[in-house]
Amino acid sequence: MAEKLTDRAALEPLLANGWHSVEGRDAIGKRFVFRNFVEAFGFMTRAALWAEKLDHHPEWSNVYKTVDVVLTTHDCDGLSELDVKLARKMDQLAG
Ligand SMILES: C[C@H](O)[C@H](O)[C@H]1CNC2=NC(N)=NC(=O)C2=N1
Repeated sequence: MAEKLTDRAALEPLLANGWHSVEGRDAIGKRFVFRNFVEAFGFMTRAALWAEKLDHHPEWSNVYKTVDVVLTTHDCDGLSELDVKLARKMDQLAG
């Protein structure tokens, strides 16, 4: 069971790199914009495999070349270390 993130400073590098706090929720979000649909879907495919590996899954949607991601941990009803991990991984995958 994931525990709520106590070290909020861990969010700072993410917030400086395009992630934002989601209003009204203990969650972070980011909009990823790619060159085309194939790149957007390729990102989602690679991120989905990491989500399975981490057993931690994003809330996300895709319209053409845009992927909107929200990360939070349902098990602890807020942000956990897993959200930080998945956010970092997504930034890596998006290049
Ligand atoms: C049983 C399983 O480990 C849990 O339901 C996992 C799966 N993926 C998850 N993903 C997210 N975002 N939050 C969770 O609390 C969560 N829990």
